[in-house]
Amino acid sequence: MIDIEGLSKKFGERTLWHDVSLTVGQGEMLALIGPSGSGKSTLLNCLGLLDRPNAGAIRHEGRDITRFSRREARLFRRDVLGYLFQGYALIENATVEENLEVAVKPRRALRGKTGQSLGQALQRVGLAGRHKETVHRLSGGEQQRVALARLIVQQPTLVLADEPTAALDRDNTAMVLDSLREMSRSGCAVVIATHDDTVREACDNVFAVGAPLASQSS
Ligand SMILES: Nc1ncnc2c1ncn2[C@@H]1O[C@H](COP(=O)(O)OP(=O)(O)OP(=O)(O)O)[C@@H](O)[C@H]1O
Repeated sequence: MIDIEGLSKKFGERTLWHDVSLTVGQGEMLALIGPSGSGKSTLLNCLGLLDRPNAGAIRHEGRDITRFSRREARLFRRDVLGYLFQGYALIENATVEENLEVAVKPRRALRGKTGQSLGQALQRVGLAGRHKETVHRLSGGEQQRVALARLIVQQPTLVLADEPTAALDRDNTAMVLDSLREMSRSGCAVVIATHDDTVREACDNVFAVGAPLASQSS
């Protein structure tokens, strides 16, 4: 699904990581681990086309996404990617339902079947019947559940998650991991930058960012 080949990233004179090669398969959950500042988020940002590597390729279905035109990048973000962040990245003064609708609208393939799937997604994350509530009134754990429901309705095939459980209790962490696993079972590749041992243990593979390749386990 995603083949990273010889990827390197520098900020100024500082090399963050060098010659990173790894594969994330369809249905695989991969944990990116490493000390603070080792470049986990930067690697996710390169995968999500929010940053560019200095060398190397990131192949998706055989095409190097780092060389995408602006239009190709927009379509890749719209049709392939889904994000989950520690800070939820929701529209706080909109309702739960509005947050989900905004996410679904640009995805042409999903139009027309939003009504049912929004309700199903909210039920899946334990927020059935909460669609008219304003996001900023929800707890942090509930907001992350809305972000999860948003992912579920978007139906991405590659999920990039940056510390998605950092601010969550055990139950909400379990909800996040269960939902991501369900998405991976339906064929989605999931890459998670994390310091959380529970998340690492729930993943199929672990890649230590900034460390020698020997530390990649499978
Ligand atoms: N745009 C940028 N310009 C210069 N330096 C940057 C930029 N973005 C990130 N960095 C630096 O790159 C390093 C890696 O940052 P990154 O956020 O990727 O690390 P991380 O492993 O995700 O850290 P943490 O676990 O603390 O979230 C940091 O030292 C950061 O300051």
